[in-house]
This record gives sequence, C-alpha cells and structure tokens, in this order.
Amino acid sequence: MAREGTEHWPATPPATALFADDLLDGEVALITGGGTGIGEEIAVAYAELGADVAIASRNMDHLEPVAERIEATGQSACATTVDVREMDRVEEMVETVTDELGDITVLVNNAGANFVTPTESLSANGWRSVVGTILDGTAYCSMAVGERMIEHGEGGSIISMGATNSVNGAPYHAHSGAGKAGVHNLMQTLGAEWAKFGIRANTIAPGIIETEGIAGAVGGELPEMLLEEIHADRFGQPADCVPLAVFLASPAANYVTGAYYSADGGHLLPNVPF
Ligand SMILES: CCCCCCCCCCC/C=C/C(=O)SCCNC(=O)CCNC(=O)[C@H](O)C(C)(C)COP(=O)(O)OP(=O)(O)OC[C@H]1O[C@@H](n2cnc3c(N)ncnc32)[C@H](O)[C@@H]1OP(=O)(O)O
Ligand SMILES: NC(=O)C1=CN([C@@H]2O[C@H](COP(=O)(O)OP(=O)(O)OC[C@H]3O[C@@H](n4cnc5c(N)ncnc54)[C@H](OP(=O)(O)O)[C@@H]3O)[C@@H](O)[C@H]2O)C=CC1
Repeated sequence: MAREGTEHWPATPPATALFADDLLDGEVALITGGGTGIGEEIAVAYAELGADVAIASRNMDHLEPVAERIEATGQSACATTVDVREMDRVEEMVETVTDELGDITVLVNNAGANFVTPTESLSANGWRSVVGTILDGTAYCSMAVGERMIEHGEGGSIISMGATNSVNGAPYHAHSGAGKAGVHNLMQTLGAEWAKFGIRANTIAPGIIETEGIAGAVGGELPEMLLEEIHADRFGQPADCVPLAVFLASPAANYVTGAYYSADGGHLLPNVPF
C-alpha cells in the first residue's frame, strides 16, 4: 500500500502504530466497497485492531484478496456481493453477514461512484447511477443495518464517506456533490433519531485521495495542478482516512454523533493572499 508523504506532511502511520491492537475487539464491521481503495485500507486496519470484518461490493474479484488479508490478521472475514442501489440485495447482504459473523456493530458506507462531467452532458441515467450508489446506497444500508442494531439493543456506529465536493459545490461534480451533501444530512438525521438506541452516525469527508477509483473518475491521472489548491502539497493516500474511521468505530467516539470530519490536507481552506 502506498503511504507517500512529504517533509512537512509525512505519511499517516499504519493503524497498528497509532492504536491499541485490541481497540476493536468484539466488533463486527461491514464495509461496503471494502475491496478497493479507501475501503480496503479501513477493512484491513479494523481487522488488525481486533474486529471481524465483512466486505461487500458488486465484483467478487475485488473482494477475495482483501478477505484473505483480513484472515491473515487472525480475524474472521466475510466477502459477499451486493449492488447497494438495490434494497433487496442490501437486505440479502446484511443477512449473509449476520449469519456468518454475528450482529453488525459498525457499518461503513464506503461504496461510491463518480465521474467528472459538465452538467449539461450528464444524462438522467448517469445522475441515477452516481446518486443511486452514493445516497440511495447509504440510505438502504443504514436502514437495513440500523433496523438490526435497534433490534439487537446494543447500539452501534454508522460511518459514511462524504466528500469535500459537497461543501461549496464543485464544478463537474453535480451528481456526486449533491449525493454527498445528502449523505452528510442523512447522518445528522440518523444521529438525532437513533441516539435513543445508542446508534451513532457520522461522516468522513476525504479530500483528493489517490485511488484507482478517482483516477477513473477524472479519466486518467490526477492533474498535478490540483496540488496548488491543497495546503498539504500532496494528494492524500487511503491510509490518511483510516484514523478517523478507527476513531469513529471505537469507544473513543462514544459521545460523538452527527459529526463531519474532513481528511483533505486543507483542500477547502482559503489560499494565503500574500
Ligand atoms: C478534474 C477536477 C477534479 C476536482 C476534484 C475536486 C474534489 C474531489 C472530490 C471527489 C469526490 C468523490 C470522489 C470519488 O467518489 S472517487 C471514487 C470513484 N469510484 C468509482 O466511481 C468506482 C465505481 N464507478 C463505477 O461503477 C462507474 O464508473 C459508474 C459510476 C459509471 C457506474 O457504473 P454503472 O455500471 O452503474 O454505469 P454505466 O457504465 O452503465 O453508466 C451509467 C450512466 O452513466 C454514464 N456515464 C458513465 N461514465 C460517464 C462519464 N465519464 N461521463 C459521462 N457520463 C458517463 C453512462 O453513459 C450511463 O448513462 P447513459 O445510459 O445515459 O449513457
Ligand atoms: N478517492 C477520493 O479522492 C475520494 C473518495 N471519496 C469517497 O470515498 C469512498 C471510497 O472511494 P475510493 O476508495 O476512492 O473509490 P473506489 O472506486 O476504490 O471504491 C469504490 C468502491 O465502491 C464499490 N461500489 C461502487 N458501486 C457500487 C455499488 N453500486 N454497489 C456496491 N459497491 C459499489 C466498488 O466496488 P465494485 O466495483 O466491486 O462494486 C469499489 O470497491 C467513496 O465513497 C468515494 O466517493 C470521497 C472523496 C474523495
């Protein structure tokens, strides 16, 4: 895994160097889109810290090698296919994970989709494809897992991946930015509504993180000129998103709900004018 850093903005260390290795003992985590990019890094870190981990996405080829990495830590893994845009498939996924690993205590809504396009060229199907994955998918997984967390009666943590493109809007990101804004709002609503069940719901907003997914979304390599807008002077790596995901899954966040944390190297901060 790439962990590239710079002199002033070093790479984020591995989770095992930052957290107690039993921090997530007894947790059962489900990470959608856990077979690639940021989701893979979170899945393996959770297992290294003692959680049993399920990963789910459309393509089993992505999932199998990550399930092997999880099992190599000594924890149990479950890999199952799902299209998060379909509620029936989501219900099946939750049933499979619960049967194999037990009651889910941590849900990470990480499955995501994006492509950069002028809004006047965006088709209705393109809009649905992205908003369906980001917003419908996050809602369906949260509803299916949340219902079981409520029945189980021991609370839980729901963590959703937002994006900094939703904060001020972002040209060529109409579908993704609107979907991610909805994700944050949904987490705030669930945080309020499900507080009485001990279920916490929070959002992590990655900045520009080097993954195959974002390379595909921008149609190739990330343009170097984007670095001019990033105070950290480097693109993020999946590992930069892991500590927030560990924190929010752990008892260290027992009083934290409805919150929004960015990991973006200062991408949204103003430029210094002189
Ligand atoms: C250069 C400026 C950069 C600035 C950066 C600022 C801030 C960065 C913030 C970044 C925020 C979020 C980033 C991410 O989410 S990165 C992770 C992205 N990962 C993925 O997208 C992985 C999953 N992706 C996919 O599955 C596919 O790419 C897709 C999203 C398209 C969904 O696949 P699906 O199989 O469901 O869909 P189809 O291929 O059938 O297509 C559906 C419709 O969408 C149209 N489409 C697809 N690609 C494009 C494109 N590049 N441009 C325009 N339209 C596209 C496609 O034509 C279909 O529509 P029609 O049926 O009408 O043709
Ligand atoms: N990288 C970045 O710069 C940023 C990323 N983010 C967000 O972080 C998260 C992870 O991004 P990143 O790791 O870069 O992206 P990736 O493209 O690597 O990961 C996206 C994952 O979602 C899965 N997925 C996509 N569509 C579906 C679907 N309909 N049903 C189930 N699974 C699906 C994919 O697997 P499969 O193809 O097997 O279905 C893939 O594993 C996403 O939510 C993304 O929007 C936010 C801001 C910036």
